[in-house]
Amino acid sequence: MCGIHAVISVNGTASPDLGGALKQSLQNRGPDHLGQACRTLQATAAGNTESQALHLTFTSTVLALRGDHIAQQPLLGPSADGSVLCWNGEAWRFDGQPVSGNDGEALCSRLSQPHPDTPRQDHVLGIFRSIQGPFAVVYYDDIDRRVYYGRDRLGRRSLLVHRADDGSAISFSSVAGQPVTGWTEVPADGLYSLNLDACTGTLVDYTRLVERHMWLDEEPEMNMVSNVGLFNATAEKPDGNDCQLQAQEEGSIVDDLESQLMSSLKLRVVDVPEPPRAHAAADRDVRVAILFSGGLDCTVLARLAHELVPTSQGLDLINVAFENPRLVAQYLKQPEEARKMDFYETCPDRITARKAFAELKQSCPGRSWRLITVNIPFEETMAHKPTVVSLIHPHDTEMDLSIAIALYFAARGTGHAYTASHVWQPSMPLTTTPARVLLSGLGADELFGGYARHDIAYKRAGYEGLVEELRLDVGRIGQRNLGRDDRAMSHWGKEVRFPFLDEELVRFAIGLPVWAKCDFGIAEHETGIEPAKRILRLLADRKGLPIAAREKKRAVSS
Ligand SMILES: NC(=O)CC[C@H](N)C(=O)O
Repeated sequence: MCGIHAVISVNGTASPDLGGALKQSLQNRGPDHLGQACRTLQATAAGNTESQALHLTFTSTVLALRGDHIAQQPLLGPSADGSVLCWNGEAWRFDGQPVSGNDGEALCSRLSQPHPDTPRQDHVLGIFRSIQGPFAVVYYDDIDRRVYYGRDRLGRRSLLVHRADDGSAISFSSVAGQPVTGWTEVPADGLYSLNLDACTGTLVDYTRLVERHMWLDEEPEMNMVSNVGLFNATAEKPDGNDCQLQAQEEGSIVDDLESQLMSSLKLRVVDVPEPPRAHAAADRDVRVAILFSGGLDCTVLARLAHELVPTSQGLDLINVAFENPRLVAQYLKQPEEARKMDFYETCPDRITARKAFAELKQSCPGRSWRLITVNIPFEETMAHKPTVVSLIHPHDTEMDLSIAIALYFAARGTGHAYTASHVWQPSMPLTTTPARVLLSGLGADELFGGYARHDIAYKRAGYEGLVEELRLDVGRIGQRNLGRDDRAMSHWGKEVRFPFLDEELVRFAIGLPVWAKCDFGIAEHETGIEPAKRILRLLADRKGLPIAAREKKRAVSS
């Protein structure tokens, strides 16, 4: 992940010191390069004779993951144009067409292309709207003297904003800097822009200066969800509630899901470059790792990634378990023969992860898989807590912290590596995954109906209830705290990618009738596969993962 930072200041120097701690945080996110660009301009509001000097400073750190070189940032427009682009993102497609080479450079060159028939602002907005993929961006458009900033429509990358109390400066940053408090998250509900010519006097009246540009350039239709696609709200099953889909029809929906997931994964796992300073210590070529609870979603991702990643590369599966003093006390009360392994091996996710690891190894021979078991003693959690607290700011609840701590240690990727055997062994040496791309199965539960409350909604109000519950869930993905998760994980110079949140895949999933995804009306399916996320389970079954396909979901709700 990259780190981006920008300051617009009315009285600051052109190049304020970033501060050691913030600079370090940004460099943790983007270890491959750090660059800065400054601009000073005279802002003159219409009808106003007085002008105001504005100092703009842009900083980017780069985690280079696209193309065959490190695309240094901030990216600059052609020489006559003083535009500056700070890009923390992966533009997978422009207007539906895959992007080859470095996406940041491709974006920058699009922004600076001539466009004689389109007003400047429409040109810029059109380009940002055409991007499919996660991003946080700050773009200074020198032609129109505007600063654009925002996050993609699903909010997959972090961007915070801070306004100085005296109106002297506005700052943007991937992570909170100095001062440590007072930052707010930029909402992912559109792209924002600031007309610098209106910024005379102070920046106190910031809300008046900012414009929000919607992701869609027309009024959204009623069933539009997350500005991505139309939700299929059909609640009447053509053949009646108790009728199972015809095997042939079901088979072709599973085919479609497979091809959608494969195209999403192809963008995310193929052509991941080797780290620029090739890990001298790394004894194996691993560029992609999977955040691995052993559940259905991440196991399917691992299985399909195997079909795309060259077999010369390994794939790491990262599973985290925490020492919980209360549970450890209970564990120690058990008779000795019940305590053959260590405490971490009793955690439910560890048990499923080992099972799924064994199944993957069997179904994908020829791949070098590693299960990395990450065990975190209580003192270690406590020692890292202040770092995680500051990374997740402005999120600050206990719930935020416990989720973020798990993601933080998973992303660090340091644990015991199991290759040949999936059975626990004592005193294994520690290793760290060299992979800089991490895959997460997030989104599958919302898209395909994996939570217990989806079943409850069906029992309460049939397909109509289920439709409403799923529609709400998908609509909330964009507010699902992905910014917080990004801040916690990127700390280790890693980038998390969400194959289930690919715009095309989301559009496909929400376009299916609910019974094609999770038919709670058919409790007994002929395959013995349960209703929650049935379509994904059927895919797992087809791919040689019968155990993962039938694994029961543990989480009660979200
Ligand atoms: N990780 C990032 O956000 C870097 C930006 C860009 N995709 C690159 O690889 O250069």
